[in-house]
Amino acid sequence: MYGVWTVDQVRAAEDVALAKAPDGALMRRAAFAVAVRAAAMLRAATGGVAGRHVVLLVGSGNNGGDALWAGAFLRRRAVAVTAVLFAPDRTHPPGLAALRRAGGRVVDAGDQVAAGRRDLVTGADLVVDGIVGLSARGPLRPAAAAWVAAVTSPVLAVDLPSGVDPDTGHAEPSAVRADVTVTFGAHKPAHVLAAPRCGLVQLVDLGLDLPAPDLEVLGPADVGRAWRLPGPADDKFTQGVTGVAAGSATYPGAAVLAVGSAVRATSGMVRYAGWAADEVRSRWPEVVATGSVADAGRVQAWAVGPGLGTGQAGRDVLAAVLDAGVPTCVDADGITLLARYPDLWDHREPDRTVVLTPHDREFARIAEPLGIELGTDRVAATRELARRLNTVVLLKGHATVIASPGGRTLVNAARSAWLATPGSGDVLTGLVGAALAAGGDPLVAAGAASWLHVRAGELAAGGAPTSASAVVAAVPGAVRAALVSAGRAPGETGELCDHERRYG
Ligand SMILES: NC(=O)C1=CN([C@@H]2O[C@H](COP(=O)(O)OP(=O)(O)OC[C@H]3O[C@@H](n4cnc5c(N)ncnc54)[C@H](OP(=O)(O)O)[C@@H]3O)[C@@H](O)[C@H]2O)[C@@H](O)CC1
Ligand SMILES: [K+]
Repeated sequence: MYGVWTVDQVRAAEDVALAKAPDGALMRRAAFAVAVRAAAMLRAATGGVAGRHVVLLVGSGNNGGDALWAGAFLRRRAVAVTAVLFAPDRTHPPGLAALRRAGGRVVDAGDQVAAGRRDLVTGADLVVDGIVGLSARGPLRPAAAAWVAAVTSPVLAVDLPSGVDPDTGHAEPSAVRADVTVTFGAHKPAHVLAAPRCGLVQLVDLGLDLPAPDLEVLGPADVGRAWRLPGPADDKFTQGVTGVAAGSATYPGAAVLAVGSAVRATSGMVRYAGWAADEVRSRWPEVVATGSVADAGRVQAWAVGPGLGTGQAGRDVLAAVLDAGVPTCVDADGITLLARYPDLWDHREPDRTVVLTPHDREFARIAEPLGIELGTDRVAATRELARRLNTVVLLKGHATVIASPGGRTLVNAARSAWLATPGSGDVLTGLVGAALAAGGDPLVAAGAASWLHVRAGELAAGGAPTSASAVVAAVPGAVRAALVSAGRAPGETGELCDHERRYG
């Protein structure tokens, strides 16, 4: 698990650290780390460091100061450094002086454009983005955006990619897309909410004294610790029985997939209730499949909604599931039904765990009647819906945001887009249901299910297109990876991602 802190939290902690440290010490430590990473990127891209050409894009604040100091450090390794200044009159004076002393070249962005020479960046071996950091507001200004658009070489972002909102991760297309982001003191929301823009994120410790984090990111070991394993005294009924109420004559696949992921994620019993009982039985013979929730028998949690339909029949199923009084994951048509017929909430026992797993359109359907807009601040909207409905809300997306009614919030950043495939959401529903049936904190259960879903997607894809059925088949491998990380199963840990292989 690692924490993520807002700009306000980081600034408050930085102020304390700045007051204690000698003048400029924090910035030089930050910039030195940028220079070390830049040298590694140069070596990876070109086979060497000395004589290579680095262009610094430098804005008016301390982010630009970091870039300038990094350029000065790179000069010691005989790198040719050119700083392009976007606000020549307001450029960080000590950083600019340091680069000049070290023999760096300094140009004015406006003069270059006037002379038709924005292509300066195209000849670079590496571009360091020091346009804007924690003080970023709104999209990149047009002058900077035009330079960024001309970049063709690898990009190292200082603190965060310019143009990405630090707190919401919102990015317009013009924002920098970095290969590596070197950040300081703490991870900020942009690093997890806009992970694809950041590339590999390297955190440089500044010794900040930070409060409780605003967001948390589960790692494989957290998931491995949270996942319930059968003990010597367990049988098929004692590990948490998962019930799935999904699918219809039109959409039997939703049932087969949601049931399948619950089956593959646990060794306990899975029950199915619905119109696709025959299809479920023929694909998953280990499942007890019946036609109705009333006939299904006891379960410790229900997963309801995918492929259910939004008519009266689906409404009756959802009511029966909520009447059962066990923790419930409501997805897809189940969410639409709750939005359309709010009286369905009357079937829920007060405070009984409900986890909603909407995508954006489903979120809008259920949130807009409450006056909650899914704008650019996905965390705030998710938290507000969780609070208002007294549910856990898992908002799907490239960064999945999972909030509890009390405000504790997890983020799960997908590292690839392979899960954007039909039926993928149904697989997640089954995983959340299985995690809820096993007991434990519902927020962590939903977070663990989301992590396993992403991991299974990566395993299934292996760098090529995949399908929801393949993701189901990969679920045990994802569980194993988490258990290995937690030391609960034998195996190798510490798999390197592409960036770590490239930059060491
Ligand atoms: N404090 C510390 O201990 C340490 C801090 N450190 C570093 O300081 C950084 C924060 O620096 P900071 O606060 O000086 O501002 P920064 O982010 O550089 O912005 C500069 C100016 O850009 C402008 N601007 C705004 N939006 C824009 C946009 N969309 N597109 C273009 N321009 C935009 C706006 O100026 P304006 O033009 O509006 O006057 C703004 O004032 C932090 O990220 C880290 O790198 C490290 O050294 C470690 C120690
Ligand atoms: K930046």
